[in-house]
Amino acid sequence: SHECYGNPDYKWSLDDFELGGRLGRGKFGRVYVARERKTGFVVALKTLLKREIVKGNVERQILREIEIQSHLKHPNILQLLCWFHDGYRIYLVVEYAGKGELYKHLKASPGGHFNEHQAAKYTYQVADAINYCHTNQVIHRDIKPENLLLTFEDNIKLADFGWSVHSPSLKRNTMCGTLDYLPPEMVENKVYSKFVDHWCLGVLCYEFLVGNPPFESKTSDETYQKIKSVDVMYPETVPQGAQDLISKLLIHTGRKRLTLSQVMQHPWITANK
Ligand SMILES: CC(C)NC(=O)[C@H]1CCC[C@H]1Nc1nc(Nc2ccc(C(=O)N(C)C3CCN(C)CC3)cc2)ncc1C(F)(F)F
Repeated sequence: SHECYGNPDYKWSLDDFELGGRLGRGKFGRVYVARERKTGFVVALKTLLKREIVKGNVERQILREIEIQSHLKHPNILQLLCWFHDGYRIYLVVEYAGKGELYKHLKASPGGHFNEHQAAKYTYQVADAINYCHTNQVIHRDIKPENLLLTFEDNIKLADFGWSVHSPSLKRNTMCGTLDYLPPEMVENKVYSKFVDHWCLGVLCYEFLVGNPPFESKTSDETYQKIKSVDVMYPETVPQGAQDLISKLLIHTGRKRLTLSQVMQHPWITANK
């Protein structure tokens, strides 16, 4: 829908925005900060080159991302405000996250990992966002630090629904990027469900506290092996309470993993968020 700020019929275009600096590169094009001329509202403008989309044969994926993200409204999910296109590009008008990419903050933190309060707060907010997605029959499937942004107020925004699908799903995709977050059921190419996101939340919480994911290895075969045998080692920087939470998410059988409400109510989370 082209709906922006509630007026479904208005035809948005680039002329409605004053373009600012580049925020970086998205998957299919550049991302700019921009200001809507009438309201002065600051947004992020994701530009997608049509040529690249056609070449990558990802039209359906882009339209699914637009469809999914335009219907999700949650404080920890980056909201798609509206979209429009011209001859060359599709433009997505998205919320601007003032502090940018979470993984950069993770790498820049002392020791390369977050403190207990940050780790618990961010884990809680991601669990809340995933829980909302699942309630709306959406599996995100690509929860990792690179897909999280931080607002000026230090709150999480879950972004990039390019890999999300309606559950349950057997979608076989050549997964690009890291294998570190793949759950066993995806490594073994089995039918999987929303519980894949529970697994990823465990991997994410571990990486928040340690600075790298639990199954990271020199070769992808080694990573696969560690994932399939759930071979996790907890350094002493991982407090006991967090170990308890993570070990109840990194469980081979999906339905045995903690529910998202149990994560949000876990003693370590409530004591530290
Ligand atoms: C989750 C997804 C996979 N990731 C992305 O989409 C990435 C791809 C490109 C940027 C980001 N996308 C977004 N980024 C922001 N905010 C933002 C980003 C970067 C900085 C920052 O550190 N600089 C500008 C620095 C400032 C200093 N200079 C030197 C370097 C950049 C500050 C704020 N809001 C919304 C978006 C969104 F998502 F809507 F597009």
